[in-house]
Amino acid sequence: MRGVEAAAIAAGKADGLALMERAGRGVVEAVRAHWPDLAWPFRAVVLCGPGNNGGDGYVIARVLREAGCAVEVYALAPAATPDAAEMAARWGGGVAGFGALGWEAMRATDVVFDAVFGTGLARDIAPGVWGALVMAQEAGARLVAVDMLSGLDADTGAVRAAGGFVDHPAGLTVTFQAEKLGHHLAAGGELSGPVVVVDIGLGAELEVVDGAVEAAEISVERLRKGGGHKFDHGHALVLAGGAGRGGAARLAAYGALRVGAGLVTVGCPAEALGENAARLDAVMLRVIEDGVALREALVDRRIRALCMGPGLGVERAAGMLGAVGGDHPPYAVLDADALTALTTVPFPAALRGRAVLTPHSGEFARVWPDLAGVASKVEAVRAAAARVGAVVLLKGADTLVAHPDGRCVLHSARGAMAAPWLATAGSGDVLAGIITGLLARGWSPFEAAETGAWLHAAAARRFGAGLIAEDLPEALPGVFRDLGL
Ligand SMILES: NC(=O)C1=CN([C@@H]2O[C@H](COP(=O)(O)OP(=O)(O)OC[C@H]3O[C@@H](n4cnc5c(N)ncnc54)[C@H](OP(=O)(O)O)[C@@H]3O)[C@@H](O)[C@H]2O)[C@@H](O)CC1
Ligand SMILES: Nc1ncnc2c1ncn2[C@@H]1O[C@H](COP(=O)(O)OP(=O)(O)O)[C@@H](O)[C@H]1O
Ligand SMILES: [K+]
Repeated sequence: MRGVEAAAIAAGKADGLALMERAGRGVVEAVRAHWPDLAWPFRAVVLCGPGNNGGDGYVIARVLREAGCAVEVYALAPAATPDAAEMAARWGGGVAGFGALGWEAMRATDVVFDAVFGTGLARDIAPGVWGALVMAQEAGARLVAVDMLSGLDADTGAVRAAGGFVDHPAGLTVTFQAEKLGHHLAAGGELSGPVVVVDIGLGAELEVVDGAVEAAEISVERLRKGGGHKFDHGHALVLAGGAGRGGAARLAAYGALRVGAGLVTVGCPAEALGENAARLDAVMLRVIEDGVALREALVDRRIRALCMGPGLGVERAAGMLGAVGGDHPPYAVLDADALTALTTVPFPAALRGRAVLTPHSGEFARVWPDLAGVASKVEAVRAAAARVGAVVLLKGADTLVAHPDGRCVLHSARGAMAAPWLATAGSGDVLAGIITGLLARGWSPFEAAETGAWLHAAAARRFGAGLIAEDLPEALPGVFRDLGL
């Protein structure tokens, strides 16, 4: 984003002051639109930092004053950029230091604007900064974060604050031109509150940012089932564990079938045959005792995709991983126990370029302990994908999908896209199945993972409160109807 702004300014498409004026005015307009119940004029406190985020704050103060609001400005430090200094001069009103901030002023105010730090946050903020934000919230004021809540890293969403930070989300974050990753990832996803984007006229320049992470999308046309025989839509094999452990694999199998795979087979040991037979109808069943049997099964080239992990058992998963290979390896999803097995057996070379690994954060840390501590979730998941040479989907409310070539998409289940009922046992198994089903249908691993994450959350939202994992495959037809399929 900073690159976009700089490029736009260098190209003469915008000057910094004009952008800042639009940004500050946009924040005030967003507040008006977001809180129709807020009586105007109101009492405002504007907290300004030394950089251009503070510059936005001085614009906000001036625009509010013009609207008749009573405005108090507090500056952490004097304006240190030419644009911010110019906007401070145009404000021209009183400016107090942060030392003068107190409960009395906070309790007497309706809205507090946090324009301390934005994309230029460079190190941990001092307790006096986040303390002012906490004070605003505890005093009952509406807290508006300008661009980013100060103390949140715009790229990673990590908190950069010494000694503590706010516990509650901002009432509103108003950002410019495009949402930042930091609004979705890590703590930023929890603490940004509703995020409103203001167009400040940088337009298509966004497309050119290097290394950008795009929002996950789906292709409706691609989801449509054309004509053809069931075998034209692929055969998925879901490997299951021993007796009493088949639930996870059955959930995955129904996910694969509902997303349109032509045939789905559960492969289990003989001891679990009866149990699975009693619970499966449209899904077929066969005995696959061990790795040798899996290799034999894979001679049938119509089996295009494998789901390995849900309920499989770590030891059995390790044996199965060792058996995948040959001249025509299948595509595969590695989840749950298959991921844990990767701590003892190597990732099969035959699955390079053909697999999707779907860890949650705990499994990610188990497989790649050295990457788990990397502050940027994007960098961590990209590095993991590059190491295995396969797609890695890191689950969570902020799901990231990375390709070994560096491509990365974010599926954020925040705000209007929230899907909190997905936090339920077995929902990850269904996701693994959905992705397996798409692989069976001939989708590339990256596309299958991106679309799988999208459909999974859409199914949860469509079902709504009370969702359990069994409901997810059942909710897919409704999602498809909504998409016009
Ligand atoms: N034309 C444009 O470009 C537009 C930009 N816009 C706005 O500009 C914002 C970006 O502005 P920015 O680049 O000036 O960075 P910003 O967030 O104000 O902070 C930098 C200052 O803070 C300081 N500092 C950093 N961390 C610190 C810490 N922990 N504790 C203490 N100090 C710390 C840092 O000091 P330094 O590291 O240099 O010592 C520097 O002085 C962006 O978010 C958007 O709101 C919009 O108006 C649209 C047009
Ligand atoms: N709060 C949340 N909002 C949106 N999605 C979530 C949330 N919590 C979990 N999920 C999703 O639910 C699934 C849970 O998978 P996982 O952790 O593997 O659970 P399980 O092993 O029980 O199936 C993942 O796809 C994850 O992205
Ligand atoms: K801010």
